[in-house]
Amino acid sequence: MSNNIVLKAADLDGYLTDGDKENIKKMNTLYSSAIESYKQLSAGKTNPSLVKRETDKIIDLYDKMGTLMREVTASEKDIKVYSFEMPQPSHGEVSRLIAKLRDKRTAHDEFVYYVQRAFELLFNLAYGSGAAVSKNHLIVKTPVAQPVQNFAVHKIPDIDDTIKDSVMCVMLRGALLPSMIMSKEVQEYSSTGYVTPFALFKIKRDDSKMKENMEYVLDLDKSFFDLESLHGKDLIFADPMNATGGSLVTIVKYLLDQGVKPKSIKVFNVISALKGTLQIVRSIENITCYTLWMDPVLNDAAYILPGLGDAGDRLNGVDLDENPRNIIQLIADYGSNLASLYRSQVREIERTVLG
Ligand SMILES: O=P(O)(O)OC[C@H]1O[C@H](OP(=O)(O)OP(=O)(O)O)[C@H](O)[C@@H]1O
Ligand SMILES: O=c1cc[nH]c(=O)[nH]1
Repeated sequence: MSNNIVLKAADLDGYLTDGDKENIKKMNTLYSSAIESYKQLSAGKTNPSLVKRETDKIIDLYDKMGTLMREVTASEKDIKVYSFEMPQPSHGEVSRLIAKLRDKRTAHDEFVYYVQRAFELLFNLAYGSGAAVSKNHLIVKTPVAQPVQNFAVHKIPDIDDTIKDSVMCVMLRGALLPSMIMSKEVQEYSSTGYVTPFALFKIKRDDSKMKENMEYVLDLDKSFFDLESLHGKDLIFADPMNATGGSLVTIVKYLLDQGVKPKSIKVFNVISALKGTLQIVRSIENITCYTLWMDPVLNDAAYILPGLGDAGDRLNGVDLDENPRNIIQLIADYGSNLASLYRSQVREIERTVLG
């Protein structure tokens, strides 16, 4: 007998305010105009004046959508969008990084490289500069031993108290590598080298469904977690994409129904759709969503537009439905370089899975 928890799209209805719905509608209208220009661009790519005209239109529409997203999120204290929070000089770096991830020519190795950078930036957004007044000193022994052994001093924000109760909650499988990256950031900033415990949740959107009737299936038989270890903790979710918010809400609602009372919940996404972000903060209390980039809309299949496609597939490759890899096989397929980079995290995950 299956041991699945299922959330349906309709269960998410009712959380959004009338204002949210109005803003989502405005965004859909703007994006529909962009789609008209995409069609023209694809059809007339050999006509320079058409290309210039439609490109100008798209640039203008993206400016308008960006302004609307900034306005919508400005009054939402639980939504942190990198470019809306951080100073202007850092925006170009993030914009270029997202452009690389979106590009269909960016293959697996480069995709992994940019995802690693994305989560370092997200970590910094939540815990880094300005967040901590006091500093820890790193005293580093360098390889230079002439004329004597050299040591260097580096000051980093002292975030020991903020991270000491963190638990990584992994939404398998797209979020596996991002969660290892985030846990390693915690470890590197911790003055005691704290390695987060892991809680692993096998969650899947039903790809045969559309946005309106989407189902989010949490397979408890393929999940590994200890409810007790989540009580009073700072739960961290790090997933490349948040589209409708349904996968995240399914897990968090399940945990809350089981009586788990987290101290806080932080969600980190590389790209989050406006609607999905609003669905999360409207349906869960005490949660903060950090996203490197916000995308305007979803298509009928609940994919983010313009998006970057299926992040799980781009990170992990495609699994056959009838023969999906288990978590140990997924980690093995990252290869020895990544496995050794995230050695402590792999050890912790194996302990969680194998007992
Ligand atoms: O906000 P939502 O609408 O719930 O969508 C977001 C989820 O979709 C992706 O996972 P997917 O279901 O594609 O599975 P995967 O992790 O195996 O790629 C992604 O990694 C998120 O977990
Ligand atoms: O656009 C999307 C939506 C969900 N999951 C993804 O990987 N991409």
